[in-house]
Amino acid sequence: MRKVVLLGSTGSIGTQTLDVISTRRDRFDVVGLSASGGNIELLARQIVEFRPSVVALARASKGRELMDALYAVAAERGWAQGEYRLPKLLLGPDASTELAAMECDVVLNAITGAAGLEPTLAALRAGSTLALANKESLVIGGRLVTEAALPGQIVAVDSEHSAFAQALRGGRRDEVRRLVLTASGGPFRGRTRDELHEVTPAQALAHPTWSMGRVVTINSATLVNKGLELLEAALLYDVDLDDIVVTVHPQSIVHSMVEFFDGSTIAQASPPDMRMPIGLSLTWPERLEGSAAPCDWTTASTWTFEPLDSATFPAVELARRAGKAGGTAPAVFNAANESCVDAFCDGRLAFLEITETIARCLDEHLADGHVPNEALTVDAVLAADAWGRSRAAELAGARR
Ligand SMILES: NC(=O)C1=CN([C@@H]2O[C@H](COP(=O)(O)OP(=O)(O)OC[C@H]3O[C@@H](n4cnc5c(N)ncnc54)[C@H](OP(=O)(O)O)[C@@H]3O)[C@@H](O)[C@H]2O)C=CC1
Ligand SMILES: CC(=O)[C@@H](O)[C@H](O)COP(=O)(O)O
Ligand SMILES: [Mn+2]
Repeated sequence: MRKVVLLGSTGSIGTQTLDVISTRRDRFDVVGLSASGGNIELLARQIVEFRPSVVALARASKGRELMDALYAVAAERGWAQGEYRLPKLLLGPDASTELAAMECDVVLNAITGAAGLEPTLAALRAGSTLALANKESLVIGGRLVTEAALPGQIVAVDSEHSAFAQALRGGRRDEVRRLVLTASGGPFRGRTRDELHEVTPAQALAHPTWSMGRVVTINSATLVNKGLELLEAALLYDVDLDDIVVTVHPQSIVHSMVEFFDGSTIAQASPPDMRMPIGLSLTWPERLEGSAAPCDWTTASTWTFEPLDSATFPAVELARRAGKAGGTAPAVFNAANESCVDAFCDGRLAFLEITETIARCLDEHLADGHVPNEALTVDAVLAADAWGRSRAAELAGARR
């Protein structure tokens, strides 16, 4: 039995993780769940179903509502008081960090955004395996995260990085020439900049191949997701940023590839279903039988690959620049983006202004306030995050 703590249980990755676990209850014991408080009823149902001993809720004001929802679900099932044990409840912004430090085998971090940093560090310090969906924590924490991890302690959940891990498994790292990171290209693939001025949040949220949470879906449309994934790959697999290339693969079946120095390339392929990498992350290095369906080789299909149009979608090159600067630059890249995604979804910023605003924040930060890798601390990352967020919001406000 693997004891699992799941952070961000009510989101896209969180619910799919519980789907995987529910088919193999003999293999997993969910000992902790966390959420922000945006979907109390779902969280209550998850608690009743999986019986964690501890639950963390970021918005303390939602604690009472959660207890009421728990009693309601229990009553719906006809349970009398005493027939079930309530979990210990941790409340407040640090609740997920406290939960991540709990004794368990694996912490799956599926929180969205920079809020995942301290839980990531807490899980690593506690010695648990960290199944990492929350790429932002690795990207902004940089060496603070990699140095806190023992070899193999971080297992990728992100589909591309799971693909790299699978292609690199048992391989000789000195034979690797480069990593080939696949991108779907998002809903606006093939458009010119002129055709992107007026696009709406609803259009940006219509991802062609994946159903995901709001932020990562907008990030796929801007290609910021691929920028974050470039930095994630460099940190996870210790590969130089210049040895990672992006190719656009609209079918999202080849999840990424490793090219070796003899001209061979190993690709990992499966239909776009996160339950496969999620299952693998929970049992790594073993595979979890039946996590998801394989490709159907009995029907005709076509896989295509094309170069990324970096002039229209500059986010990957912006991320590469932030990664090369290191230190607090990736934190500003990410924070400015998170702020711009909110502004875009609220109608305060146009689509193309997202990457323009990130670029301006990055330029200003590199000119003044940048903390290099050698001097990086968690406080410096959090300060850069706060600055990036407020500066981007200010710039978004000035544009309207
Ligand atoms: N969705 C996908 O297919 C993929 C996602 N990822 C990555 O996984 C992460 C999660 O993405 P996704 O599941 O799509 O996101 P969602 O927005 O669907 O879910 C986010 C989850 O995090 C919770 N949450 C948000 N803030 C906090 C906080 N401060 N403390 C505790 N919980 C919090 C939310 O709770 P509440 O519901 O209460 O608001 C929710 O449970 C992201 O980093 C994303 O980039 C990577 C690859 C694929
Ligand atoms: C499923 C997953 O891993 C997402 O991060 C995915 O990568 C999004 O797709 P694109 O960013 O390639 O559009
Ligand atoms: Mn991905």
